[in-house]
Amino acid sequence: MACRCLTSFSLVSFHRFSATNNSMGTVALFSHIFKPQNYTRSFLTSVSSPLYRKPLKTSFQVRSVATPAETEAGFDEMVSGSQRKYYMLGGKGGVGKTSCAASLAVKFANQGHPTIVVSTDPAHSLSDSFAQDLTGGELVPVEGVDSPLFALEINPEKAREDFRTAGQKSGGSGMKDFMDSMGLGMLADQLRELKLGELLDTPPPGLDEALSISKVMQFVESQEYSRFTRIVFDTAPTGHTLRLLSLPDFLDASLGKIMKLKKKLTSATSAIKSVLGKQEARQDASDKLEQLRERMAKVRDLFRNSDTTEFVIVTIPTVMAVSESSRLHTSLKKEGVFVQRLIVNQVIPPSASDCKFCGMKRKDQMRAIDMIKNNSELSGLRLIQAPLVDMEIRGVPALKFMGDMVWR
Ligand SMILES: Nc1ncnc2c1ncn2[C@@H]1O[C@H](COP(=O)(O)OP(=O)(O)OP(=O)(O)O)[C@@H](O)[C@H]1O
Repeated sequence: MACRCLTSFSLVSFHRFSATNNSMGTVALFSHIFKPQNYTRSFLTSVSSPLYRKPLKTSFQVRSVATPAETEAGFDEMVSGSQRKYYMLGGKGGVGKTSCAASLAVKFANQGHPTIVVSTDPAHSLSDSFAQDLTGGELVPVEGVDSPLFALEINPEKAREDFRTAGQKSGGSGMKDFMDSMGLGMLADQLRELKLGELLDTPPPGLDEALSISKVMQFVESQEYSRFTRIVFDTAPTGHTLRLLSLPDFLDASLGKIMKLKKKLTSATSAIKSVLGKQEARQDASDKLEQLRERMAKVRDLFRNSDTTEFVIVTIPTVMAVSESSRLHTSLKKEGVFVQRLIVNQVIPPSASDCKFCGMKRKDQMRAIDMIKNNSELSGLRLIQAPLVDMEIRGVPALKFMGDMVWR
C-alpha cells in the first residue's frame, strides 16, 4: 500500500490548483487553509481528491505538530515596530535556510514591511526558491507579494572575476575602482602607498564575506535602502557565516596594523624631509582610514545589537545537525550575536499509516529533538518545529504556505 503519512502537509493539492488557477487564487486558497481554525475542514476537503481513496485524519496529524505554545515563532513580536530589523538565518548545509529565509521575507512583505532578502551564500538558491530569476547581483523585485519585496543574490563569482581583471588594469586604477565599489577604496590606496600591492593580486580568502559586508554597509548608510524596514539574510553554511560575522573585527585589526605602520613610515619620512627642509603639507590619509574603521565598527555593532539584529538557527532533527547547531550557537555567543529562535525543519508528522520506514525515521527524529531539549547550548532557545512536506517548496504561494506554518 502506498505510504500516505506525509499527506497532512501535502502540497499536491496546491500544485493541482496552481495548474488551473492564477497565483492570487492559490494564495487565497492557502491563506484560508492555514488559518488554524480552518486546518481540519480545509484539509479534508482539499486532500480528499481522487488521488486519495480515504479521507485523512488530518486534524490529529496537524495539531500534534503545531499546537504546543513553545513551538510558535512569536511572529507578532517579529513583525511589530517600524524600526529597521535584520534577521540572519543560518545553519548546516541543506537544512532549509533558504526556504525559511524566503518564507519569512514573504511574510514580512505581506504584513506591510518593505523587505529585502539577501543571499550571502556563494551557492545561491534564492532564485530557485522563489522560482524567479533573481541573479545579477542587483536588487530584483519579487513578484506576487503585497508590499515591496526585493531579492539580492550577492555575486561572488563576478566579484572574483572583477578582482582579477581590476588588478591587471594600468596603474592599478581598476583595483581602486573595484575596492571603491565595495566601500574599501581607501584600503586600496593605503596598501598601494605602503607597497603592499601584492596583497591585491589574488582574491583573498574571505572576499565573499567582504562583499557581503560591503553590502551591509550600504544598507546601513545609503538612502537607496532606507525605506526597507526588514532585511532578511539567507546565509551560507556555518563556516562561511562565522567568517562573515568575524570579518569586521578582523578588518578592524588589520586596518589598525596598517595605520600603525603608516604612522611609523610617515614620521620617518617627515623626519627626513624636515632634515632636508622639504616639509610639505599633505592630506592626512589616516583620517580616511579611521573613517573606514568606524564604518567597520558600525557593521560589527549592527551584528551584535539585539535591538536590531537576530540570528535564527535552522536545523533538522538529526544528531549531526543538532551537534553542529550547538557549536554554531557557542560561536555566535562568543561573537556576541543575539540568538533566541531555533527552527527544527523537516520534522516528519506522526503517521496514521503503517509505513514502517516513516515510523522509524520519526522515532529517530524525536530522539534528536530530545537531544536539543537536553543540550545546554540549545535548550534555552525557542524551539520552532516545521513539518516535512511532500514536495519542494518553490515559488511565492508555496513560500507563503511554509511561512504560515513556521512563522506564527
Ligand atoms: N519543510 C520542508 N519540507 C520539504 N522540503 C523542504 C522543507 N524545507 C526545505 N525543503 C527542501 O529542501 C531543499 C533544501 O532547502 P533549502 O535550499 O532551503 O536549504 P538550505 O539550507 O538553504 O540549503 P543550502 O545549504 O544548500 O543553501 C529544497 O529542495 C527545499 O525545497
